[in-house]
Amino acid sequence: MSIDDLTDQPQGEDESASEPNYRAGFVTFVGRPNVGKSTLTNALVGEKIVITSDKPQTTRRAIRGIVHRPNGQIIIVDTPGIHRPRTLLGQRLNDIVEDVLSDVDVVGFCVPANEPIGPGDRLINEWLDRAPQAKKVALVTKCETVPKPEVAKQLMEIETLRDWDVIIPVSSTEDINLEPLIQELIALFPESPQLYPDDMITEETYSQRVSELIRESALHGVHDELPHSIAVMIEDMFDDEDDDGKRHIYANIYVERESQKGIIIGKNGARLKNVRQFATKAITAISDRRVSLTLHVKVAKDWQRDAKQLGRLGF
Ligand SMILES: Nc1nc2c(ncn2[C@@H]2O[C@H](COP(=O)(O)OP(=O)(O)OP(=O)(O)O)[C@@H](O)[C@H]2O)c(=O)[nH]1
Repeated sequence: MSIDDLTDQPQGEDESASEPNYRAGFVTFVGRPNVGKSTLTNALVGEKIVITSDKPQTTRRAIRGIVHRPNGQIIIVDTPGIHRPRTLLGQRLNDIVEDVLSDVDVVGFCVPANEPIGPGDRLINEWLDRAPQAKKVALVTKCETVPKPEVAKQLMEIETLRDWDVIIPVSSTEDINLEPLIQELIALFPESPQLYPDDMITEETYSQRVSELIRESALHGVHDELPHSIAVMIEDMFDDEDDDGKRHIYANIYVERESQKGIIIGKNGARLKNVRQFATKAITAISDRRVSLTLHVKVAKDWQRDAKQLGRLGF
């Protein structure tokens, strides 16, 4: 959806829309996998709209989170980490990043405070040249993890990479500089009418959020290549009026090989049971009713390398 499409959406009744100097725009956070982009998106929006994980490259879609303030609105487009593609999925993820970059008002380049700036960061910094229209903000994430002098050193190091509009240290988990970041971003946006209604915090559908929460649960405790092999599809979902309106959700967890199936299911199904419990809790938190979740694990052989299967799984 382009910015033009969005202005056709119903405008919120909120008075903020008519505030003088109201600004709105699109920002994307880029950075190596695992630097905290998704966590930052959730922290700024104030609700979990993007799953997070300590496994690198778990973000697969461009998801919009929306931050509302009286003086403006920030639409966050979350991107997968930029990396050198090894599979068709990897290539598609990079294509998503490129699309997003060419279409935003601000790019936030994220580097964690607790890791040195390396070749991966420099590669991504070069990618920012593909967004000549965008203002560039550098963020030192996870800034609470190291002493202040080290944060300062990292800030100076980043400064040498390019001419930034803003450089700011933040911590999503300790709520450091999040509101100042929001205000800096709004200040960089063009004057604009409100783009989304007040009560909207994401464009993701309920069913997309549910399948991501299941994927997040399935990612807990798996290692190596397996995280990238997991995909989730909702097969059926209905509210049972005979059971107090309880929502029944049937989903398939796809892996690429028979051997991975066993890992997900665990001994006597113990692991899958945990995945189900964890996901049920997370889904209940975003639902207006009780939820019953049924999971099946299936093999979609080498789906990451197969265009037809990628399409079927929604990539
Ligand atoms: N200590 C600390 N940890 C953080 C902070 N922000 C994120 N993390 C952790 O860093 C890990 C990666 O966070 P994500 O938000 O998933 O990282 P990402 O950059 O979106 O990763 P990809 O989806 O792989 O691109 C998770 O374990 C987070 O809990 C922070 O401010 N402080």
